[in-house]
Amino acid sequence: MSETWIVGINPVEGALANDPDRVREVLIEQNSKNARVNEIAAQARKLGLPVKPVGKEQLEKLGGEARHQGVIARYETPPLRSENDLPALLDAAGSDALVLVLDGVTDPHNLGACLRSAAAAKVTAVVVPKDRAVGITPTVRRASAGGADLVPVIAATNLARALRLLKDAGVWITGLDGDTQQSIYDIDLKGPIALVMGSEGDGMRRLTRDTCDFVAKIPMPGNMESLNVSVATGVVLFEALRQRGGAR
Ligand SMILES: C[S@@+](CC[C@H](N)C(=O)[O-])C[C@H]1O[C@@H](n2cnc3c(N)ncnc32)[C@H](O)[C@@H]1O
Repeated sequence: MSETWIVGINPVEGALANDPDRVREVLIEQNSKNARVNEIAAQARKLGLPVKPVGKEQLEKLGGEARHQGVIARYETPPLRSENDLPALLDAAGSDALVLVLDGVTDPHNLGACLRSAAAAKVTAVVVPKDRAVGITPTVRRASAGGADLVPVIAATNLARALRLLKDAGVWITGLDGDTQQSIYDIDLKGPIALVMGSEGDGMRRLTRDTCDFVAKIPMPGNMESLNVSVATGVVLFEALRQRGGAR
């Protein structure tokens, strides 16, 4: 069992709302006048969780680089899933399967923002390579605004193998790359699909790209080289939802 600190008002609120069974205790700033911090404390007590008032310095020390805003929670992190967990998730989703693959997103704010969009789009799973990804750090969790607790995250030991597993399960794979001819708006994104995003610096790796059934761009009329990966993720996920009729 490993534990982490969830830091700040929105992330702690999200954990209490979405995953209260994993919250072990809530620490709040002594004599806090912040109404939301006090609401969180009341909610935690209602759930039967220990609530400890502590000094600001302790919150700063435990919260690390993330801004604590007067509240942090000790949280038992869910076990990391592996590619072996994919078949069951795909079975449950059937033809609605919508998988997001992030081929090595290294910035925790970007990963958090991708998870936030993925949760909003109710994806089946997010697949990240175990060795190249950031991991679900407190900063990622905070940037995800609770999304990290809502989507199954698969840490694949071998991303190419995970992609082959998706293919064998009948999932069509589209890689996203700004430097290609085909537009994402001309690709059929209905049925079981996976959308693959590249890393901030180098984009998709060669092997990943070669495994894709399609490679498509989000057309950009402006003179920019690329979109931020989390922005591109949001655009393409919600284009998929639009094509699929929105509500799944
Ligand atoms: C910041 S971009 C990477 C840019 C990088 N220089 C490259 O060579 O691809 C990160 C990822 O966001 C996605 N992305 C960004 N802009 C895009 C666009 N216009 N069309 C499709 N995907 C895009 C791609 O998946 C890309 O790999």
